[in-house]
Amino acid sequence: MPEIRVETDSAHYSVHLGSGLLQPQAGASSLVGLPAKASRVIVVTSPEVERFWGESLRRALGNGIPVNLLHVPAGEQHKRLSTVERLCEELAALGADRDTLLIALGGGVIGDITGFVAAIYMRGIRFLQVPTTLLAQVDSSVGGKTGVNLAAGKNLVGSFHQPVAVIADLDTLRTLPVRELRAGLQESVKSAIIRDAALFDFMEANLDAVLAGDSAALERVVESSIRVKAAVVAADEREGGLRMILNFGHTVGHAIEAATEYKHLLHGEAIGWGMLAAIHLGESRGVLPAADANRMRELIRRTTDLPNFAATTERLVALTGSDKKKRSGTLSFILPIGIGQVEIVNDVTEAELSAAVAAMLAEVQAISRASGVEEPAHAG
Ligand SMILES: NC(=O)c1ccc[n+]([C@@H]2O[C@H](COP(=O)([O-])OP(=O)(O)OC[C@H]3O[C@@H](n4cnc5c(N)ncnc54)[C@H](O)[C@@H]3O)[C@@H](O)[C@H]2O)c1
Ligand SMILES: O=C(O)C(=O)C[C@@H](O)[C@H](O)[C@H](O)COP(=O)(O)O
Ligand SMILES: [Zn+2]
Repeated sequence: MPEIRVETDSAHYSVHLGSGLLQPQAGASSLVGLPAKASRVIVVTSPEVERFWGESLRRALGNGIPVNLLHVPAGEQHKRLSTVERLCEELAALGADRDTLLIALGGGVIGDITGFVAAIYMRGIRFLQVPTTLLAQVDSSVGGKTGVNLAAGKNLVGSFHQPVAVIADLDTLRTLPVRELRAGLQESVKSAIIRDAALFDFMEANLDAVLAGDSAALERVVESSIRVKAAVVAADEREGGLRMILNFGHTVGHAIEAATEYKHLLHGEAIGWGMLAAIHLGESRGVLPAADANRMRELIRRTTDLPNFAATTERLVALTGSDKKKRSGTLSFILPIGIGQVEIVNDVTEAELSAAVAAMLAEVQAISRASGVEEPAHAG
């Protein structure tokens, strides 16, 4: 079973990856990765994840520790401050104290919300990540970014707060809808493009096996993606520089999510579109060879049938203005320059960004026409 160490300035912890991690071990009363001094556990999850995996987690936790469960309904629209306030009130009502351990059982939405609650409740308590989506296993459960959205944009309120451990059980992916699996894989495509050419080659050659749920192929992709994330976060926990590369595809991707009110596209799908825009920008600047750009496009398109949406270039460009990577009026942008390599630039002009977004929107429209849809499914 791979154990990947994450060593940041503020914390050191392990990501336990494998199958059967949520199965109760014979004679054992605790979960791998569970800190010894947890007097009480409160699990935050969604009703559907609880239905599939709640009982497994309870049994793996054993009888020795009191366990309570708090619910957050599924969906990005619940990743907001009102949910955080409600959860904090519920923790207080349950008498949670500084020795209480929160467990995030679910996808990135549950992980981001629970991590933020853990960061602020009583000025900070411990939390454990048990990611049950591919996206959460390859990306969001590692690295300590926690937070919620504002109407003005994605993840605009949050905190860096590292988990005590991550338990990524590949078995949980068996109940995940295929659309979610494909969308989550876009974050692995991102990891491959930014820093791991061998992972890119592997995904190109083995994508069908990965999508079919082949466990060896899936484990290879998940492990490599986690290693990319762990290495970047170890070098730059609070995003002073290098960590920005994990945002490849996100500047435009986040704008798409905001323009479609977080409802129509999954995060990974929006990032797929955002990566296509960034690839266009890299190519039109002459820093990304056409052959590499074409391989990247092909892998992104094979990974997910990216859903169409309606938004104008002007609206998307305006929405990138509220991105956190904009400082003193300058927007940092992650440009691909080859398979496994990106550069951070801060001189992208509005005209260049508009051209890249317009090129991407032309593709959105082409997909709409090809699928016989007169109007894209959402007007944002
Ligand atoms: N903190 C970070 O570093 C980071 C990184 C990437 C993404 N994110 C955030 O993660 C979120 C997206 O996460 P996501 O893609 O996991 O989506 P999600 O959390 O919304 O989960 C997707 C859906 O799958 C369901 N689900 C979860 N596990 C399941 C399982 N095993 N079986 C059946 N259904 C299951 C959920 O209930 C939900 O309906 C976004 O908010 C994004 O901003 C954060
Ligand atoms: O961990 C990071 O750093 C990332 O950028 C990972 C992204 O996949 C993730 O979507 C993250 O939440 C985006 O961060 P943000 O700071 O742009 O909100
Ligand atoms: Zn992301």
